[in-house]
Order: sequence, then structure tokens, then C-alpha cells
Amino acid sequence: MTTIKTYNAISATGLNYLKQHHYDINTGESPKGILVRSQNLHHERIPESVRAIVRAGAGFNNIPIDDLSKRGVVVFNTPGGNANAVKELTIASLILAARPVIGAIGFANETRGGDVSLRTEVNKGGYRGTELAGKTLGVIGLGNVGSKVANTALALDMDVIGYDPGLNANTAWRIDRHIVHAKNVAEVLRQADYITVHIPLTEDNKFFIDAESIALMKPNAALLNLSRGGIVDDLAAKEALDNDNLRVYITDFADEALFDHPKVIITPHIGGSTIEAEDTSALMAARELDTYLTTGNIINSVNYPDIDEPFTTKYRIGIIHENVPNMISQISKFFGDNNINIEQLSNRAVGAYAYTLVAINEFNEVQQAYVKTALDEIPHVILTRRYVNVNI
Ligand SMILES: NC(=O)c1ccc[n+]([C@@H]2O[C@H](COP(=O)([O-])OP(=O)(O)OC[C@H]3O[C@@H](n4cnc5c(N)ncnc54)[C@H](O)[C@@H]3O)[C@@H](O)[C@H]2O)c1
Ligand SMILES: O=C(O)CC[C@@H](O)C(=O)O
Repeated sequence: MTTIKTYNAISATGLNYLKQHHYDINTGESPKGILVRSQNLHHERIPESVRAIVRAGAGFNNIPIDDLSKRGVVVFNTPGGNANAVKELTIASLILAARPVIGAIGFANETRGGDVSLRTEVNKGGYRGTELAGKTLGVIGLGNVGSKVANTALALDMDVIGYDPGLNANTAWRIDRHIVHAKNVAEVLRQADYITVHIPLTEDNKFFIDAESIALMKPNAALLNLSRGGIVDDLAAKEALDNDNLRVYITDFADEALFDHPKVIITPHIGGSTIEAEDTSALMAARELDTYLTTGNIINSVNYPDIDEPFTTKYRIGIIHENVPNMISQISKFFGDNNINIEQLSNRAVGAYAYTLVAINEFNEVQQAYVKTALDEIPHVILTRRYVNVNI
């Protein structure tokens, strides 16, 4: 049995999938794969046995990608698996930014005793809000979450302006044509009444919204961060709120500096916390893990190129290597020199790394005994794995 180690509460849907596919969960010292949600793996020892790590979720800033890439560990995420959940909490947050719902609920509870109806009617004037319709929403990041938020805001009769210089083809076609595409982020910040950020936390995006960008916003703007702590400079947001340069800040990431601020609403990282999103993400994660470990196909990797080919031969050899010249010719020469016929060879590269998947049928025991070691010795090869097709 192959062992998968898990961190955090992984939905039973994903765990059951793995158990049904003959994996042990959290037994033994040598897991082949890891399934994780928000646990910070930067401070964990990742066993040498691990070949794949899947983040059940979109963000992967909790995983030491660079170190793992150098070791040949494939890291995956589950793009879009929880996007609808985040969209819905973002819409709820927009409404909370427009209407004083939380204060009003507190007030309603305080009217207990006496003529409740009279007291609520007399004093409810303090809880008047505004409408989203006719206001402008700025969406920074139009990926799986941002595109859904933008489209839904149109249905709420908002005007929407979006900014995403790295829009990929998969998400681009889903974006409604009525959404204005800004040429730069300043355009969004200047025009929007509500600004919502849906980008990953990377080195480049740290404090993407800082004092300088907040200064470009309308003083009565509302800022929403359901992306990650660290994308918005919370201290700069707090200062802007204190100086009436920002009306409200809603974040899904608790920060000591923001507690008890009357213009801040904090939720405890629950953007993706719905039964549906947890099930979908865990199932995607389990499938990605099983697919890679049993066939060598890579789907939704964040550190290596994807290769997803039907496994129609008896064997495959997956070779993770650096993206340098002459690798494919060295690999094919190796197979030729050793009289092993290649049925199909797929190769893709992304950035510094590449993946070559070699499909073969005839592969005797002697060849099997030395191929992995010999391929591993080719300079710039990081890791080699052999896959056996159990259906042939
Ligand atoms: N609160 C939660 O529980 C929760 C749940 C899901 C996702 N998230 C966070 O939201 C982020 C976005 O999720 P997603 O599923 O939409 O990811 P995604 O990868 O589908 O989309 C991210 C988009 O951001 C764009 N982008 C990156 N940097 C940018 C920048 N500087 N300016 C403008 N656009 C930029 C990318 O081009 C991409 O299109 C995740 O990385 C994660 O950190 C949080
Ligand atoms: O697992 C979660 O609850 C959060 C997931 C979220 O942070 C994500 O990046 O998808």
C-alpha cells in the first residue's frame, strides 16, 4: 500500500477516494504523497520518500516550492475548486460594506423587552445603508475567483472594471464582455467604489495594496481582501481608515493590528469553507495525486509542466529534469543505446524545469533493474520514476 500523509481537515470525499484507490492515510514513516490545506510546510520536514504534494485549494504560498522543485517533488493545486465559495463570501462582504448589517443585528438584539416593534422602528434610521447597484466594483485578478466575482457583480447592476495582466485563456473567455479591462491598476483604484483583490501571494504581490495605492482610492472606497494576508498592507489600511481616507476594510485574514477597529470586518479565512468547495477541492486533489503516482501524468502542477496523455503502453518512465539544451536527445539516445523501443515521448518545459514522459512496451527485467539509476546519472536529470500499467 502507498501512504499519503495529510495535514488539516481534508474532506472525507477526498480521503475516501484515496482509500478506494488503495492508499493508506497517515500510516508509516515513508509517505509517497502529501495532501494539505493551509498548514505551513515551510517549517516542516518533508520526508525523502515524498514524490508529490497537493494543495487542496488555490493558493500555494504555504509550500516551499523552490526547495521541492530542486528535489523533483511535483506540487499541485486545485484551481477553481473553491472559487464559487469565495465568490459568494465576496458578494456577502460587498453587502456588508454597503449596509451596516452587523451593527443592525446587534441593535435588533438590544431592543429585547418592552415594545420591540416600536423601538426598532424609531431607531432603525441609524442603520441605513447604500446600494451596490450603480456603483463601480474594481476587481484585481480575474482568475477563477475574480472572474466569477466580476460577472456576479454585473448581475447586481454594478459597473465592473478589472485588472489582470496575466489573464490565461481558460479564464479569459469566461469574463463577461461588459467588464472593462483596465490597462493598469491605478485606473481601477481611482475609479472604483469597491475594490476586491483576488491574486496569489507571491514575492511580487507582497503588499500589492500599500499606502501609495490606497492613496489613489476614493476616500469613501471599500477595500476587500479575500486573497491572503500580506497582499494588503494592513497597517496602511488601518491608517487610511483612521484618517477617513478609506471607508471600510473587510479581510478574510485576521491580523492583531486590526482587531476591534470599528471600520474593519474580519472573517477567519473561511472563503473556501463550504461543504461543496471542500469536497470538490479534496476530490480534485486526491485525483491529481493518484493520477501522478500511478500514471506519471501531471495535471495542475504549480512547479512543473503538465503532461496528460492516455496511458496505453505497458510501461512509462517519467523524467523530471532541468530545462537545458540536449536533454531530449540524451534521453532518447539512452533508450536507443539500450535497445529499448520508445512508443511515444512527450516533453514540456516551464521556466527552469522540464518533464519527459517516455512510453514503452518491451522492457525486460534486466533493463528495468538499471534504467532508473542510469537515467538519474544523466547530468541535469532530477528524478526518474517508472510506471506500470496495471490494466495491460
Ligand atoms: N479566502 C480563501 O479561503 C481563499 C480561497 C481561494 C483562494 N484564495 C486566494 O485567492 C487567490 C486567487 O484565487 P484564484 O482561484 O482566483 O486563483 P487564479 O490563479 O485562478 O487567479 C489568480 C489571478 O491573479 C492574476 N494576478 C496575479 N498577480 C496579479 C497582479 N499583481 N495584478 C493583477 N492580477 C494578478 C493572475 O494572472 C490570475 O489570473 C489565491 O491565490 C488564494 O491566495 C483565498
Ligand atoms: O483550505 C482552506 O480552507 C482555504 C483555501 C484557500 O486558502 C485557497 O487558497 O484555496
